[in-house]
Amino acid sequence: MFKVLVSDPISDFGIQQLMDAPDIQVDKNTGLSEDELVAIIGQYDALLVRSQTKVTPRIMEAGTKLRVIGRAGVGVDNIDLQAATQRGIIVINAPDGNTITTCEHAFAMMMAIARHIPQAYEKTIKGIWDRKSFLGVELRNKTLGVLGMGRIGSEVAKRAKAFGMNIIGYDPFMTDERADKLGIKLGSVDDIIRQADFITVHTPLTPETKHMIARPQFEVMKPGMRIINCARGGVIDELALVEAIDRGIVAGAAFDVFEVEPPAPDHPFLSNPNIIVTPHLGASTVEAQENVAIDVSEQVICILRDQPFKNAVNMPPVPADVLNKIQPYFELGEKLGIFVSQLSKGPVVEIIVNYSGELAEVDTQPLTRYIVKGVLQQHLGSNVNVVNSMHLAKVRDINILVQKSNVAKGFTNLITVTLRTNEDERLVAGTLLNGYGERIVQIDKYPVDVAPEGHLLLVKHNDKPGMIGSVGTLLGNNDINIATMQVGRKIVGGSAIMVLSVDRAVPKEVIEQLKTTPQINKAKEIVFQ
Ligand SMILES: NC(=O)c1ccc[n+]([C@@H]2O[C@H](COP(=O)([O-])OP(=O)(O)OC[C@H]3O[C@@H](n4cnc5c(N)ncnc54)[C@H](O)[C@@H]3O)[C@@H](O)[C@H]2O)c1
Ligand SMILES: O=C(O)CC[C@@H](O)C(=O)O
Repeated sequence: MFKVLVSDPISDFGIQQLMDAPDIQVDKNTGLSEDELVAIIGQYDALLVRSQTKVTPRIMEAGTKLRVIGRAGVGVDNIDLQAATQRGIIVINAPDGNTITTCEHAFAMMMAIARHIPQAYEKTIKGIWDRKSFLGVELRNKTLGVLGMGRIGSEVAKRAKAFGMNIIGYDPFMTDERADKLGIKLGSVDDIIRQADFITVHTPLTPETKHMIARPQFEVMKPGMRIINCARGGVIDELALVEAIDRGIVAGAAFDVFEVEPPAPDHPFLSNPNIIVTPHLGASTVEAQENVAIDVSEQVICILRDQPFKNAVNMPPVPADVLNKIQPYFELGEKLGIFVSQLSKGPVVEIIVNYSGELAEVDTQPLTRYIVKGVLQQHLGSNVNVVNSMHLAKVRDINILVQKSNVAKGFTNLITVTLRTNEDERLVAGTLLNGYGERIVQIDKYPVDVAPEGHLLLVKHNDKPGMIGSVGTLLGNNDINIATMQVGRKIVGGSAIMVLSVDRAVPKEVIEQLKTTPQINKAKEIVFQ
């Protein structure tokens, strides 16, 4: 039974499928301190959070069973990603579920500052009928600058068009083609700063975006402009903004997010009549909370059950068309790694992976992670997974060399893994054969054809008559049933290899007996668990 801890308030409807899963127990325990989490996290396989729980390295260290942290939302700045990657914990998020909701919140904030709605409401309910103080502006014909044209920024731009605004967008990944499609102008940050009547930011908080709007930018803004931040606190320098409002440069600001959340009671925003604030409510709608909770629940179930999943934040994203092509090879890749590492002796120096055939034409990085995982698994056991395999190889100074070639030597695709240790160099190649599944087709220089499963026995011998009989008799005498047998050789009478798949583990003494049999040079068991 897997155990999942939900440590922030997350939609019950959204996590229903987790709660209904027969192999999963869900515990809801919100508002815990770091110490309290450290004390209980050891029993959990998965942790589900929103933005309140800070998932620190200490919590992950105590979470010895933790395989996945699910963030019901987009931003993962409350999760220490580096620590998660080092520990092989998969971090997933739900990037799409709250896009519209947050865009609508940003838009509501923009309209609220254009028409002073919160300030007017406050006076009206106090019985003050003040129609003079709240002269607003129209959105129509105003220039809206959108910094960050990702999911939310693009949706804001679409809505702003419907309001008759002129939009200038900036995003390092924005192409002219996409801008044309959205009917907006592409501009630089500087164009936006100088020309916009309204600016809304929709970037993550990164070293590059931190204080991307600060004193120098406010200096050159259009007097009377308005600014909105429903992305992340810190993208706009808060103190510089207050100063710009005091100097009459900025007429109004709307903030849903703060550099420190919640802001201190004496935070200057909270007493400034031209700044309206909400307590990080961008994603807080029934629909968004259900969407993100459904998304992360589905993925957590997949991860716990070892099924393919999407949206891992600490692994590079793989486009669906690429994934369709390489996913069938994940298990084979891992098995090749397992196989070649059992063949080898000594500390690994280099893993050379060669993809040939159609695989040479796609991004094979995720597949390489499986191969490296297979290689390292022999020594690192369950400490290695596809999230941390490359990292663990790197910290061990293992070089990973990937080569590609269009020619697959008679196969549609061929993966060849060569392991260089400081004692030897061994090679295993495999493919997926239509109707036959995974096959190992080469071991070192010998062509073979064997399925990588269960227990394989490799016997290196001289190509002489009677060898198959003597190996078969020895195994039979020890009650070891042979399921299949393959012999590979390069030249008649030279050295050859016998690969037997057997129904049970081969005891050490039997391996020793094989090794001392005349004409046999080596014997080795390879196990796929
Ligand atoms: N207030 C909330 O409750 C709430 C809810 C959801 C998302 N968010 C936040 O909103 C932001 C946007 O979310 P999203 O889903 O649209 O993310 P996204 O990843 O789809 O878009 C972010 C965009 O910012 C761009 N970007 C990065 N650096 C930039 C730079 N220096 N200048 C301009 N653009 C830059 C990226 O290229 C990307 O296109 C994130 O910070 C997210 O955490 C807040
Ligand atoms: O969980 C929340 O409400 C915050 C959501 C938002 O900031 C996000 O990044 O998805």
